[in-house]
Amino acid sequence: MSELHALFGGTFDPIHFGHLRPVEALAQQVGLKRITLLPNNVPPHRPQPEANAAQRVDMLRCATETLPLFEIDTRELQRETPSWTVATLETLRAERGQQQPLGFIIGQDSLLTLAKWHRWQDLLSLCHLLVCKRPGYATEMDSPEMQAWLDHHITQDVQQLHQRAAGCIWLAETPLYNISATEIRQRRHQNLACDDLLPAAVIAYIDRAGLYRD
Ligand SMILES: Nc1ncnc2c1ncn2[C@@H]1O[C@H](COP(=O)(O)OP(=O)(O)OP(=O)(O)O)[C@@H](O)[C@H]1O
Ligand SMILES: O=C(O)c1ccc[n+]([C@@H]2O[C@H](COP(=O)([O-])O)[C@@H](O)[C@H]2O)c1
Repeated sequence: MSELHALFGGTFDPIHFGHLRPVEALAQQVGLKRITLLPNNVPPHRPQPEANAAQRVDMLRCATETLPLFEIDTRELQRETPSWTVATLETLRAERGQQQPLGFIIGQDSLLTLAKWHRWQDLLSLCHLLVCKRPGYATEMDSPEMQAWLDHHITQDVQQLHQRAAGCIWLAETPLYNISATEIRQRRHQNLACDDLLPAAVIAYIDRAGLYRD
């Protein structure tokens, strides 16, 4: 059996410590050797990003150039259509085969909205869901049906993530970071410092590119 490969999709407008630190802790817990960052092109269900796709990728590079855990996959940027996760996972499955364990990393806020995702019921046939804690969001699903679905798929056995190709949900014990890209964009627009919120190399890039300014 090949080793579990994890993907972390996001708008990353910009990437910040609320993305990096929890998934680094998740990698330790679950035994991930590699995390593939998947920047989206046309994010579903949200306002479009302020930084363009090339700038968001540049910021991912700045954030991860000294972190061998991470690599970047730009496949969603090659498509003009909304970046449906299920479609991306289907392309990865076709490349990697049916036996490869795949994990898709999300934060708790994304888990809560999962029932609105395109073909969400197909997701667990393609991957495991690896969920990071996020402060300020409910820990219970908002309907009994979704809670039952979650309870049915949760595993407490980390080996299942490595032995099965897909189908499990892992609620990771990750540190809480009360950081959002929205807050960072707003602070930048108000000329407020963001030093503890994202890597210095990303802040330097934002300064050079003149991003998040009025
Ligand atoms: N502080 C955080 N803690 C845990 N998970 C997070 C955190 N911030 C983002 N995530 C997760 O990372 C993924 C990508 O998030 P995204 O790029 O939309 O960042 P964001 O900070 O939520 O952005 P925005 O404020 O623009 O909506 C999502 O699955 C989200 O749940
Ligand atoms: O496929 C969907 O319908 C879908 C709906 C919302 C979010 N996603 C994906 O979830 C990831 C986190 O999304 P976001 O909007 O929080 O950056 C990112 O990879 C999105 O493409 C996917």
